[in-house]
Amino acid sequence: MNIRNCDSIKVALKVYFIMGSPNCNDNPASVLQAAIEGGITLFQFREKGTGALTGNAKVELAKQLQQLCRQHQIPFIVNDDINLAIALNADGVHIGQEDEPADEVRKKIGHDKIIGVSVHSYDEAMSALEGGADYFGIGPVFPTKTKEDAKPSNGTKLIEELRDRGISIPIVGIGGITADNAGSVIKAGADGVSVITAISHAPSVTEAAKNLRKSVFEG
Ligand SMILES: Cc1ncc(COP(=O)(O)OP(=O)(O)O)c(N)n1
Ligand SMILES: Cc1ncsc1CCOP(=O)(O)O
Ligand SMILES: [Mg+2]
Repeated sequence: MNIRNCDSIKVALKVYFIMGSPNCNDNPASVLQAAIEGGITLFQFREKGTGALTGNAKVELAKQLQQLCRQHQIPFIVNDDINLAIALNADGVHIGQEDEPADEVRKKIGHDKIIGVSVHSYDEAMSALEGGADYFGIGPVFPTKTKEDAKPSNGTKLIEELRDRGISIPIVGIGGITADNAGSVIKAGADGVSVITAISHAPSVTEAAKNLRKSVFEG
């Protein structure tokens, strides 16, 4: 299967779980295992924020989580750290406007890997498309406490605008998304939702992932 196939990416984006050790109240591998049991469809390793691991400890955690993903055929995406993604032969990377430009990243990681790009405007979306993005991450859709330097939340406006203007690239919403509001993100035109807190801090990680799945698939 070509992992960069547009339809495959749209399916993978449905329930996109993002986390690193600072987001977990329990051991990250246990959290990821529970989320997989709940039916997540894609995973992003985002080792960022207060207390984030660095160096060898970060690499070892990434390898452990990648192994879990492999066992369950969940694609494994690395946030920001292109060299780590290359070293681990990850399925792809996610980059933002402050990270390396998509066309540079594409030269480094090759043509068989997924590149997700965060976009906040139509112009950023056009540049990301030209740079070879495979999907857009759009948000914060709702207020979030997880990313300190996040832009103000902007609802689903940009998702709707891009769809109205005929942009068909896979899109995932991010920021403050829960099972209660996920349906509105899909209705706006997103293919899926990406979440940190709604899964990683839930009393039952497995139930949270299941509930999110239900909202995405059933509205
Ligand atoms: C799916 C998805 N969408 C957006 C982001 C945010 O990326 P970025 O703007 O680079 O911010 P950081 O996550 O690096 O702090 C994301 N990680 N994933
Ligand atoms: C990484 C990121 N980018 C935009 S909002 C956000 C944080 C999303 O986390 P949460 O799902 O806990 O609001
Ligand atoms: Mg980034």
